[in-house]
Amino acid sequence: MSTPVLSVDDLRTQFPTDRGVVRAVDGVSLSIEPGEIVGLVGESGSGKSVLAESVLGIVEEPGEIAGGDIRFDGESLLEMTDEQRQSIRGGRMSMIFQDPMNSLNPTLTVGEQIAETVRLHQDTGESVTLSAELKRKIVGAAKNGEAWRRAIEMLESVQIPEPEARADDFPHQFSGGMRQRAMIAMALACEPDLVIADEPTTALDVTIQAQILEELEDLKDEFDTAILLITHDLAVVAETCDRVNVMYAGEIVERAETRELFSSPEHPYTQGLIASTPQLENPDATLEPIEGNVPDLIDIEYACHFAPRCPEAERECFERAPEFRSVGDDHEAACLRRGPAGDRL
Ligand SMILES: Nc1ncnc2c1ncn2[C@@H]1O[C@H](COP(=O)(O)OP(=O)(O)OP(=O)(O)O)[C@@H](O)[C@H]1O
Ligand code: NI
Repeated sequence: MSTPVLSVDDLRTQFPTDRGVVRAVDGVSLSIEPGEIVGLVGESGSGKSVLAESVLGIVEEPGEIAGGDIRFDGESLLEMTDEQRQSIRGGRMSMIFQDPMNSLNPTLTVGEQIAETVRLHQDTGESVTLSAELKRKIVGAAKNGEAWRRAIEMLESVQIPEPEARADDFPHQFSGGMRQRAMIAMALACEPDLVIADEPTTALDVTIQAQILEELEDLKDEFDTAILLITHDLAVVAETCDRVNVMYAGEIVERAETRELFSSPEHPYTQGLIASTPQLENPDATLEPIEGNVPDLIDIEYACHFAPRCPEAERECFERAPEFRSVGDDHEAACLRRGPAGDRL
């Protein structure tokens, strides 16, 4: 077995608030092998983004990682200095967010910001300065550099038409879909081992969304990058991911290979999610929403976080924490009412 690119072990991330401690990530374990696309799916408020922020080391104050470990290429990120983490971020590990306008610098041309990332993280022998843009305009020197060539190459590989001309555009001159492509180009420019993509296509219309997901898959193959794809959209997961983790109220409740998960979902929450999602093949089928809402993650006192919404819950579900049990090939669910006959409630 190879070393996983990412392995998260019993991670706990929490936010102290006036009303109590929000346990946004409450004992999560997951791992990603090199070159895999792993999905993280669950309703709004289940802790997906906080998990991503924990891995990236950008949890908002006063939030903190209160327990567990996160290993990247075998090394604990939590034991590293801020400096070490920073040098990994944007280089060997990069991110793509829902709104590229917030992640792109509006005052730098698209080509220049990709080139800057390359200069920062790869040893091109070119200096990194905030005034690189200015220098380039005045002297034009940076355009002959390796980093600038790399930027053009990346814009080309994410299918930006006329990449050499468009590299001189500012982010606001790009359409939404093109901005997201530029984000992807930037995220992949240093050939990272891992990309964390948090709702990367949610803001885009369906056609562009499909194109971008397809591109992400192609790029994954080209660069052998592992991707953690976070979404609340099951269709995106079904289309794109090799494996899936289903998250509910701060916990992973089920994990399996994608096809297995959709053909035989086991956890009542996953079953509920699938039943409440419109099916492409069968758009007229009646949808059955899961009743109730994700609880706010303060002081959850019952053992299975889904129990209050679960159609199958028994009293014991509120009292005894469910451990992961095997429910199929490489397929596990954390539910007392599932698993081998002898264990099942
Ligand atoms: N800075 C913060 N301070 C306090 N609570 C926070 C903070 N950030 C997130 N939370 C809480 O953590 C929980 C998980 O939020 P998170 O954004 O991770 O959910 P999500 O699964 O990404 O949802 P969505 O699909 O809407 O993006 C929520 O209850 C949220 O209110
Ligand atoms: Ni989120």
